[in-house]
Amino acid sequence: MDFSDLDDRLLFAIPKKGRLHENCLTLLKGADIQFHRRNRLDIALSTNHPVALVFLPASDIATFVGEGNVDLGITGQDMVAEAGVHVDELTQLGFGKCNLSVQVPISSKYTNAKELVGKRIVTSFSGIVRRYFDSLEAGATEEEAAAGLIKSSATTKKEQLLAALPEPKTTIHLASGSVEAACALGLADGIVDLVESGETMREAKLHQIATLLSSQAVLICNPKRRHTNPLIETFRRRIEGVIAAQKYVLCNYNIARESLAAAVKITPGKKAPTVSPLEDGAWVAVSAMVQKATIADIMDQLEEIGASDILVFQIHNCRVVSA
Ligand SMILES: Nc1ncnc2c1ncn2[C@@H]1O[C@H](COP(=O)(O)OP(=O)(O)OP(=O)(O)O)[C@@H](O)[C@H]1O
Ligand SMILES: O=P(O)(O)OC[C@H]1O[C@H](OP(=O)(O)OP(=O)(O)O)[C@H](O)[C@@H]1O
Repeated sequence: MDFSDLDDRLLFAIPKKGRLHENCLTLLKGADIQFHRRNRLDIALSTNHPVALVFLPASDIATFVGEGNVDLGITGQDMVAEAGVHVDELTQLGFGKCNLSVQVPISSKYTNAKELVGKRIVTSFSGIVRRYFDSLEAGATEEEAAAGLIKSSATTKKEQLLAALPEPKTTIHLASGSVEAACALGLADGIVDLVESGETMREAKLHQIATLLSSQAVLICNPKRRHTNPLIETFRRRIEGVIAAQKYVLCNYNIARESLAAAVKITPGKKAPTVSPLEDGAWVAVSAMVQKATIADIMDQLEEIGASDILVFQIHNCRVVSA
């Protein structure tokens, strides 16, 4: 493959595997960013845009975007905070939702994060955890320490090094995986790890005693590149359209004109529902976007006020003002 024209292309970083990978491929497809990825190659040229997709570990993407090695990327907010770089968050993608939390064995005597100051912590997020415990050691409450993580995610590497100069009391060990085993192995008094369903935590006989941050996948770009390439804005809008389409369905039904006001309250649509007259002047047809998660309940309510011929359609793609 010839990568000689890479300089002219927008570089878009995608997690090469793991939790975010499949969802990212779905977004690329929905945004019509076509590409052919050759076996084992981590760079794929788009066949319909001046774009090169760069497949990277999710953990490297924030740094690559922040330092300008690539223009655009998708990764978790946790990874952005951990990298400690400044990036522009263009849109939240609604998947990869999880919390980064302090966990201890159920049988442990520790009941809050402050009690772990001076103890041993194992984590894959040593940057975030160092900042969090530095704040606790400096007398911050757990809430203040967690709030500081977001603000300080934009600090430079130099500032982080300077901040780390005083001898920290809490020992933080970096582990790249199987963090949940650290307490049982006698390596840690507590861990800081991601929690979604809580299954991993429960299996390891751990429980949460504090939450450092909530995270989801985000589309990020390098702040200096944001307005230099119009494709960044085009992709942001396309991706938001795909996400909205996944979140909503289109609900069509007929309702007696006298019940229209009640029906509009149930299905107000994004801006307003489309109301069309029917041959029978006493009735109207209504079409409105409805959140997929609420559709069964909405259909029940519509039936109760006398709506008929209630049809629900999947939306493949859309452009709507975000909620
Ligand atoms: N259980 C989970 N539920 C939801 N989202 C998660 C979960 N675990 C991780 N994530 C999100 O997915 C991101 C990538 O996690 P994953 O476990 O795929 O990465 P990884 O294995 O560390 O990545 P890589 O091996 O590519 O460095 C995390 O930073 C987080 O934002
Ligand atoms: O609350 P849960 O739904 O159980 O999810 C949490 C687990 O998911 C992640 O690990 P993952 O399964 O991605 O494997 P990894 O440890 O190899 O990254 C994370 O590190 C937790 O261990």
